[in-house]
Amino acid sequence: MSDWPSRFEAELVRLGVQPERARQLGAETAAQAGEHAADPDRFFGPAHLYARHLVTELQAPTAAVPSLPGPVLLRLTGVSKRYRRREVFSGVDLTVRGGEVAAVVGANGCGKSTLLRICAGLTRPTGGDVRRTRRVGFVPQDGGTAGWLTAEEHFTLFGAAAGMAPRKARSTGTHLASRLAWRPGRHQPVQELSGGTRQKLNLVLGELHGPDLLLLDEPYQGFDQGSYLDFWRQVREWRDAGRAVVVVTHLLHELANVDHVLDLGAHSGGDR
Ligand SMILES: Nc1ncnc2c1ncn2[C@@H]1O[C@H](COP(=O)(O)OP(=O)(O)OP(=O)(O)O)[C@@H](O)[C@H]1O
Repeated sequence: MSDWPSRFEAELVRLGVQPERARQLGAETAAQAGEHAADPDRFFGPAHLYARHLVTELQAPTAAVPSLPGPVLLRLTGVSKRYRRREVFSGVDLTVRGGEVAAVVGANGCGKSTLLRICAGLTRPTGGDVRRTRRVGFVPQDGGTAGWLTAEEHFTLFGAAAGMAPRKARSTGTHLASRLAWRPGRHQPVQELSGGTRQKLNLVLGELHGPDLLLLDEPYQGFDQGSYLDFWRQVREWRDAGRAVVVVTHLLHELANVDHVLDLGAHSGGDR
């Protein structure tokens, strides 16, 4: 058994993090590596370097948030969802403006993906009211990609659906991919990509048409440490550019980087 977690926590404490908070971060980090069945050393890199990175991230100023509130791009009022007789959640309120990031958290089965689909207009709520901007980008947990097509063909196809010319769609897709440190191979079908790289494709496809509101369902699954950091840097850039982001996440240490936290567990009975 690796002593990565104890070295990680010890370094956090040495850097001034309260022991209890260090233990909490250690547990979250171990859970994240466990979800990917990965050795933390390989997944996060050396314990002391990851601890230093995390402390820098947690101390990063959030002053880049615009001082004037942006327009409301998503508003949920009293939203509820029932599947047959089973109520998944009820009484959910959420307002997200341009320049804000909201995180949706809660236990497995409390309805996070369902809520995100409601935000995207793909699932009808049982009750309540949903208002959203017209330009929405949705990145589901299991992306809707076609294994036999290349990434470029996806850019063209998804771009066409959004009214983009093929060349513009390809150049935009390639540019967005480079921001996630990914250079799509021209002839490689998507089924040959790794899980993490397929997830990068899903992110790029969600952003291709320049949406004002991005809805992301645990979009970093399978990302390595560098890609994961690139992702959160990207979220901050979207926010600073005045976009609104709603992200489903299990990673509680990222909540310092968001403007709203919606704990869906408080509105739901969970899986029973
Ligand atoms: N189409 C459907 N028909 C019936 N029940 C559904 C449907 N979709 C989801 N559910 C149920 O609704 C509940 C919430 O599911 P959902 O996937 O939204 O939860 P979640 O919080 O995203 O879970 P996880 O954290 O495991 O991803 C679950 O009990 C699920 O079985």
